[in-house]
Amino acid sequence: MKLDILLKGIEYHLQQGSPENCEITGLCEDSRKIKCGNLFFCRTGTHTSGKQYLRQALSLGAAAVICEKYDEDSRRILSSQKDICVIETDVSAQTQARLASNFYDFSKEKLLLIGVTGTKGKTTVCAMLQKLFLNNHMLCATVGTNGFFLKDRVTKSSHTTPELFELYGFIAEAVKAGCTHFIAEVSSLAVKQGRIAGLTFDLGIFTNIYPDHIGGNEHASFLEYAYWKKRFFKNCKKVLLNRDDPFSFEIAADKNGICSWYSASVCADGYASEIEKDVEIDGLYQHFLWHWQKMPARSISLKLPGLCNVSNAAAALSAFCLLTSDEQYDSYQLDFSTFSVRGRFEMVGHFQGGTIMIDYAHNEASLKNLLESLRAYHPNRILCMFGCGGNRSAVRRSAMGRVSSELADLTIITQDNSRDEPFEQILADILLGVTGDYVVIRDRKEAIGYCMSQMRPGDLLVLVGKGHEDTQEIAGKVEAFSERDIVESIEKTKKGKVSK
Ligand SMILES: CC(=O)N[C@H]1[C@@H](OP(=O)(O)OP(=O)(O)OC[C@H]2O[C@@H](n3ccc(=O)[nH]c3=O)[C@H](O)[C@@H]2O)O[C@H](CO)[C@@H](O)[C@@H]1O[C@H](C)C(=O)N[C@@H](C)C(=O)N[C@H](CCC(=O)O)C(=O)O
Ligand SMILES: Nc1ncnc2c1ncn2[C@@H]1O[C@H](COP(=O)(O)OP(=O)(O)OP(=O)(O)O)[C@@H](O)[C@H]1O
Ligand SMILES: N[C@H](CCC[C@H](N)C(=O)O)C(=O)O
Repeated sequence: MKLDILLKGIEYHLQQGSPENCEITGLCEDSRKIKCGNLFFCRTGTHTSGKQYLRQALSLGAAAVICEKYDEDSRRILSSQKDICVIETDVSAQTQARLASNFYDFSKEKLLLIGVTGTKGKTTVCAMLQKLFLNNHMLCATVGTNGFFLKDRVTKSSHTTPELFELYGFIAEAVKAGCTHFIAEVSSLAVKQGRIAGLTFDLGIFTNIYPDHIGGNEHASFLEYAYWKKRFFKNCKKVLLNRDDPFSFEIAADKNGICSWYSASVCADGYASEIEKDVEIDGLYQHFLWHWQKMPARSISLKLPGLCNVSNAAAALSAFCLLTSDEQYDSYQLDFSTFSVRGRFEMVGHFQGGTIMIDYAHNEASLKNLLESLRAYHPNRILCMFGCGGNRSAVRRSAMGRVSSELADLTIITQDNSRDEPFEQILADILLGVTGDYVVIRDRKEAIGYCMSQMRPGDLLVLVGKGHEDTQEIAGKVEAFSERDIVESIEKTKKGKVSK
């Protein structure tokens, strides 16, 4: 697309170049990711400004630059390259959204856009809802913490909610592939930073809210966190709320009550009743009766433990029912008996008569839910291995230490992604909450080996905090790290020893 067309609806000063002759191949706000012919959008953030990286953007082939205040330093770098277009304008999220909607024009397409927000359950609800659409022959893509899922392809995304250009790009790809539905995880930080600017969601789903993402470079307070969660629903035509979380009523008050409700415990538009637990060799199951408005009740099997996952299923089922036809309700396949999400309550093996699970709990609420859900199946012992991320809310740490002490039989503390913080600091914060028996093994791989060696028949070992992640970041270095592979290789070594 030519730059002058791309700039439609934006007020700007042309500093150099001719937009009508400048072909733009893509939009990018990160100098490290520029491809030949891209427009480089120089945003100023909390750490740095895109303008610091003009040389890198040019060396990678940027064809045009958008910035605010075209200063002397920028002029020195750009004026020697006369073929590069330089546009001076307001570099707000609104300008970014305008550029993205001009570039990826999907406004007239019949795509239903669904957003899921809440402290916990976003990834699980998105995956469940996508499964419902796909099982009923409606092509649907999702984007969130585990990546962008379209047909058989998974692409990594920068964040839970990607940067604005990346998000618009994913939606455009989904439209091109013929999707009728697109589901996005929407984090409070994404709303605050304007990553969803310019998008109207046909349905917004709320899961729950707990204190999280407070401190570090995230939110200043719980009030601020809650404000941005609620703010998301202003961009939604319809709203689906969790009857079991009181914060839903605050959202409803703002929406003048035009909302639908789901629950895992009480009567609502969509709700679960008669929940029963069931242990099979291949997993922990729950069966429940599903009620949707005046429709006849349906039996649902769910291959996940915990009331929180019944709540996640109720959210996904309600969203599906809201967006599809009542006439066809009886013929829809509503089934989660073969459902799993990578790194969420995921069973990854059996060892010495016990079971190993990987989960992504990384705050108090999710760890509590996880351990209580597992306790309900009466394992012999629960061994809980976890660490906490660096450069993230420190409040999480002692709280996770406390919860693990209260609900597990043995706590093994190790490293998560320490990022730029020393492990000793993170450990000291965790230990403030620890009251029961614990072991500290700094190296996560070694810690997994230790945990497995301690397993007895009927034990449940949970490796907590890294879920689907396949890398570990320590002191600026990101290295490949797969808990699944480590577990598998220890299992193989043990089998080898036994057969010798
Ligand atoms: C607090 C936060 O979310 N910060 C994000 C934000 O940072 P920022 O606005 O301060 O930007 P900055 O780092 O100063 O950079 C300014 C500009 O310079 C550009 N730049 C920067 C460096 C460079 O070499 N070249 C370059 O062009 C950047 O792309 C950016 O456009 O914009 C940056 C660029 O997009 C993000 O990398 C950064 O995410 C940081 C790394 C992060 O950790 N974010 C987490 C906390 C996050 O977003 N989490 C949420 C919540 C998840 C959940 O609910 O669990 C998520 O949605 O993932
Ligand atoms: N509804 C829920 N309520 C509380 N905890 C939950 C719920 N659903 C999942 N969990 C726990 O939280 C972890 C993360 O779940 P999930 O990835 O679905 O949530 P999320 O909102 O996407 O999380 P994040 O924002 O951290 O990526 C799970 O591994 C599980 O331990
Ligand atoms: N979305 C969460 C993921 C945390 C996962 C944990 N493994 C860590 O690195 O802290 C965050 O960015 O806070």
